Amino acid sequence: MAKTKTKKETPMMKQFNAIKAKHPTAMLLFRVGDFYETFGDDAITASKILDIVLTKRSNGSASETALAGFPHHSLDTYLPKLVKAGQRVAIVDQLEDPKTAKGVVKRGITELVTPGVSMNDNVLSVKQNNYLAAIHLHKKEMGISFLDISTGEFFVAQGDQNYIDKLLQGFSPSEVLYCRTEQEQYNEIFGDTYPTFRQDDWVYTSEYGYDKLTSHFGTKNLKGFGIENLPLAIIAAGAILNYLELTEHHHIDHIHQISRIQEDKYVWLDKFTARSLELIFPQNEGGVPLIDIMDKCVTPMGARLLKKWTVLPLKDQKSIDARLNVVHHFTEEEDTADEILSHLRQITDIERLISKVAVGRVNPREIVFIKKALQHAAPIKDVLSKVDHQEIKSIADRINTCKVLVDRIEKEMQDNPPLNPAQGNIIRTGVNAELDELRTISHSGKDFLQKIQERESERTGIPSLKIGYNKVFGYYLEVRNTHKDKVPAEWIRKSTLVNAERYITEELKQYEEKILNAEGQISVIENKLFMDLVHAATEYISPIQQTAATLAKLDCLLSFATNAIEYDYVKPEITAEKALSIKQGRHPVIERQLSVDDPYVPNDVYLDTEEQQIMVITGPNMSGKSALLRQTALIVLMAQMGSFVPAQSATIGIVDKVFTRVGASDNLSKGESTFMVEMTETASILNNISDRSLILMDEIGRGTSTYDGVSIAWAIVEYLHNHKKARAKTLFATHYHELNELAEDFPRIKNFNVSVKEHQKKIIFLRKLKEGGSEHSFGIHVAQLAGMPQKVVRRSEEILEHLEQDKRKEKNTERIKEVPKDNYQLSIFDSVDPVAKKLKEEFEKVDVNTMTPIEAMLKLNELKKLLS
Ligand SMILES: Nc1ncnc2c1ncn2[C@@H]1O[C@H](COP(=O)(O)OP(=O)(O)OP(=O)(O)O)[C@@H](O)[C@H]1O
Repeated sequence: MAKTKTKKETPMMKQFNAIKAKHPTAMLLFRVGDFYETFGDDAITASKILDIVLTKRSNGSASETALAGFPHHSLDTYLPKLVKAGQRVAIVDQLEDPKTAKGVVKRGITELVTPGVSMNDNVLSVKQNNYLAAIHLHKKEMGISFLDISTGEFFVAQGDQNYIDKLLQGFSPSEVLYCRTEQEQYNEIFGDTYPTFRQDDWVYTSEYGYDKLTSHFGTKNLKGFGIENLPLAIIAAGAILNYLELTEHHHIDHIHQISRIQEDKYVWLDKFTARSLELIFPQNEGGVPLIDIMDKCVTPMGARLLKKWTVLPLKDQKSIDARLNVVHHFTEEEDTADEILSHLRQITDIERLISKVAVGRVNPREIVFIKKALQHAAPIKDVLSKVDHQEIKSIADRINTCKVLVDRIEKEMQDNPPLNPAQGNIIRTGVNAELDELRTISHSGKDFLQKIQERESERTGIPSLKIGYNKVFGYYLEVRNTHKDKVPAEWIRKSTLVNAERYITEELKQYEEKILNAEGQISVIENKLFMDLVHAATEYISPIQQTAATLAKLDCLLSFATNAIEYDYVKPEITAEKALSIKQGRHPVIERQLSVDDPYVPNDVYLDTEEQQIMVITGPNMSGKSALLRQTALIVLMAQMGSFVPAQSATIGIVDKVFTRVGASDNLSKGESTFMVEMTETASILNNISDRSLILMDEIGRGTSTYDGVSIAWAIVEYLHNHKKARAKTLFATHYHELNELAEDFPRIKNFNVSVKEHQKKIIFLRKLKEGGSEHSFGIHVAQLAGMPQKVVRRSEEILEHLEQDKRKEKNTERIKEVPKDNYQLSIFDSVDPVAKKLKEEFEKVDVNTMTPIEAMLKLNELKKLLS
């Protein structure tokens, strides 16, 4: 906090400083009267973020402090801005009525809002979960936990750095917690990607985590959640619960389960793959990710679930088929789908609303939304339960319409209550006799005032007599100056305005008291009835959460069906075989961007482990190689999510891992060159493949010299083909047509090219995949297309001609083929050379998976020194 010129602290500043000392990293929004004030450094930051005036306040004889504030009713506008700017904000409220307080008003933190822990609609994004993550770093294994307090979802996982990194990318948390003593390690691995908060090390112990979890869930152990044997994950989850306490989130009954993210249940997508396939986020500004095409969900919880399905496609054939069969049913029964959708569209975010009930932050209008949502869930359940389809029936069974609660809300709550319970008129007439009676008094009182006004106006002959009300002296009669002389003597003058005067009378005072009393009591009773209702709703947290989850799933499946119909997708056949056959496949995103007159050109792709394991695809720039690679992976992933796919037909032998090395993802800001990134990613692929993996490699080696590039690309293809245990299906797009010669020696490597036609020195992209290799790369044609000056184009043609002649003389590929085949890696180490032996020992110690690129470079340097 900015140093203040402290002479003597006022009691209020003393109170402020005491709270600030407990939460030094949080910005305090300090309630003073009708304002939230910030002081010192907080004020400087707040004024910048919120664009509000920064002043200096001299507190009488006390210190001079920087000050910035805003009216309390603007909290909902300003708070999200602060949180989105990465601030942790502590709301310090007045805990007693200032009128009755003795001395300084008691104040305390009522909520600490941080990027990862927020219930505020303006902070949250409707279609996105807002996860808080906690990581426990522990040598090679790590524990991780994710919580979305706005929905109650709580997950844990445990695994190596790769896995944790991948989960972080998939969940993209708004805030990450870790242990204070692990700061260096954390920074080294994860850098500054996420806003973070460090907690004390005593939080990060298994005993603490275990106790925290068992006491929160009220269970003896954690076996029921299937996480008993995940000590690191338990520590991470305990750290999350600790943080909730720290941020004053004590009502968290909606978090009633925790589940393990089962790594083996989902397709493994390394973090490069999720990124380069643009599943959720585009790689470049203006790009369109897959989710934007797939998401036709009509509810917020559906949209959120679809994101999870997209990053976690399934591996289990039965589960995938279950989803596909429901989608199939809805594509056949469009009327049923439409009827369900018409109700689903009316259903608001009950997943988040019921969480608000749990934390005691639900408003009257939101309670009515819950009712309306459940009322629309009822006909959905009816329609679904009549369908003769096992999976659909079971969806119906899981929808709980919570009729008793719905009836009670319907009976007690007004249809359109205000957001703020203090505004009144939330409870219907007929619910509470006392309330009804008080309302009659209040209303008749108002009628009575009206009558007084009419009567007095007639009696005094003041035509413009008005009855008004203000807080200072209550009800009054207002007389314009022109009629001042007609005012009766018994009226008591209270104030004088420019054009009028205000009076009170004995009679007015009496009625005022009666009305105000009644209104005060009405408010108390309405509030109590509303709180009773909220309390009753807390009994329904679990069934409503289940209903929300089921409706979310239904929404996703309907979204798949809508796309299937609208975009002409087909049902893929999922098999236990290892072959992948896509007939006339299309790229789901690119095809949406093309016009009907110039549609996407579909292509066939076939891969298996026996005949055609590796397709080497050559073709000029811009011909569509990358698109073909990506569409193949996207079709596989969409199928395993349970969606229909853009193809004429698709038979998909379950894929367990998808690896991609597509396009250059420069990471120069982190000091990694394109080539280094490329090699790190490729190394991770080569070390993790299995028989069911799908690998996409696009122009591996282009980041280095041609010789290096061709050699590395060649070696990688050989390696993939000759791998003893895993014949991973591979699409290998390359500019190096030298690689076409691999097919001659390796039986499962086949050459393809994306065809183009040359016409009057220009190329026409046909985008058709054909068997066989290609001769040219047409790079110069593309340069010409891009508007390169003619001089440059002609000169490059000349140089090319020259080089090609040289190349024919040298025949590089002949030379590569002279290198002994197979086990080329071992051949270095098989030598008896002592340096090679030492190198071998060193290499065996290296675990490429856990190395950062920088570490890899340092290691390389070390090894290089060894050689010299
Ligand atoms: N099958 C297709 N039908 C229609 N348009 C396509 C098709 N495939 C690709 N395209 C279009 O061509 C553009 C270039 O495709 P892509 O990036 O796949 O080419 P490439 O061969 O990988 O090029 P480079 O080698 O320069 O990376 C795409 O952005 C897309 O708009």
